[in-house]
Amino acid sequence: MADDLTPRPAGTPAQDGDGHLRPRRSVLYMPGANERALDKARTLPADALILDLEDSVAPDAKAEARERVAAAVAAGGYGHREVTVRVNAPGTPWHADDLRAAAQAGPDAVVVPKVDDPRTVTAVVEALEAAGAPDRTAVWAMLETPAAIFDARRVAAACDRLTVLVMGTNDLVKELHAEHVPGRAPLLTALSLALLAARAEGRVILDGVYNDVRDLPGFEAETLQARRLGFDGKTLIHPGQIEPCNRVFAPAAEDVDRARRIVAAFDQATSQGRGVVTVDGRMIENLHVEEARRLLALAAAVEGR
Ligand SMILES: CC(C)(COP(=O)(O)OP(=O)(O)OC[C@H]1O[C@@H](n2cnc3c(N)ncnc32)[C@H](O)[C@@H]1OP(=O)(O)O)[C@@H](O)C(=O)NCCC(=O)NCCSC(=O)C[C@H](O)C(=O)O
Ligand SMILES: [Mg+2]
Repeated sequence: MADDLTPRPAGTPAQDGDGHLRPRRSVLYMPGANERALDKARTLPADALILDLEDSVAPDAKAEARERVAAAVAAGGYGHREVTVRVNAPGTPWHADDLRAAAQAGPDAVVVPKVDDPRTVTAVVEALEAAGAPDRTAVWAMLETPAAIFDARRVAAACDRLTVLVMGTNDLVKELHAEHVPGRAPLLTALSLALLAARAEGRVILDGVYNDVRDLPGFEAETLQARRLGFDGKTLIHPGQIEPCNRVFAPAAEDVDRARRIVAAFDQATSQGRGVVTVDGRMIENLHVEEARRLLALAAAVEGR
């Protein structure tokens, strides 16, 4: 019940269970049947990878793709990149086999598409545990149906293994009978509800994909919108989208400089018994200092890449 949900303290950053703020600016999908893409991903500057068994793999190629993906995860060589596997949706003929294979391969996370409610998440976690998935394998839930948006907070709170919410904006547009338009007006309610759910439960949240791989100005505009809305990163479909995405989601040098000055000015103010100060003519209170510290932590994590 939503009434049972306990909100996290305001300002708590979405971070992993170990307390680290992990950059997930750029998260690249690749078809699980495409050996070349799976190889190439080992050298691409994406923060995370989604080896896909769902929509990018034809029904006849599902079994082969499952083997390829499991072998790629087992072989490793992806360095700092988080490696995840997107299984086919619950209710499809491939779902159970995909979960078993993923559990044995032990990726950083299993990405579950078409999650409609929290029971879907708990069922996936039970299946993964029964198949021997290591503790380190998290679950990422895709929100891509109207039902998921209405239940987003309960999905986000389903269990501790669930660490990341991923928007499926193509499916959402399809389900809503909407259209892909610049500015994404038809999706803003769903994007905002999902974000509210993620923040209320302290989860990371990733924006959906931009389909036109040749339209980099359009991609960059949508990525900036995602950052301004509050997303932690964006899912991608092409290597050419990685660099602009990393750039947009990394704190800019002038923002890092301002954050440092905010922290220093506030520390000095509090040592003199004051709780408010101005920096560059703007009022700074404790909440702005928390924002500044979060930005500095993200900048340090990005620098660590
Ligand atoms: C979109 C593509 C089909 C475009 O393919 P193509 O025209 O062949 O691309 P390029 O010729 O420009 O490729 C250049 C090189 O880059 C490699 N490449 C391309 N894409 C990827 C990738 N995603 N990961 C790794 N490497 C990639 C090519 O192999 C070329 O390499 P080289 O030969 O060495 O030069 C294609 O980009 C693609 O398949 N993208 C991923 C599609 C996908 O995974 N779709 C499913 C996820 S999106 C989704 O499901 C959304 C969600 O569920 C929702 O509802 O919204
Ligand atoms: Mg989808």
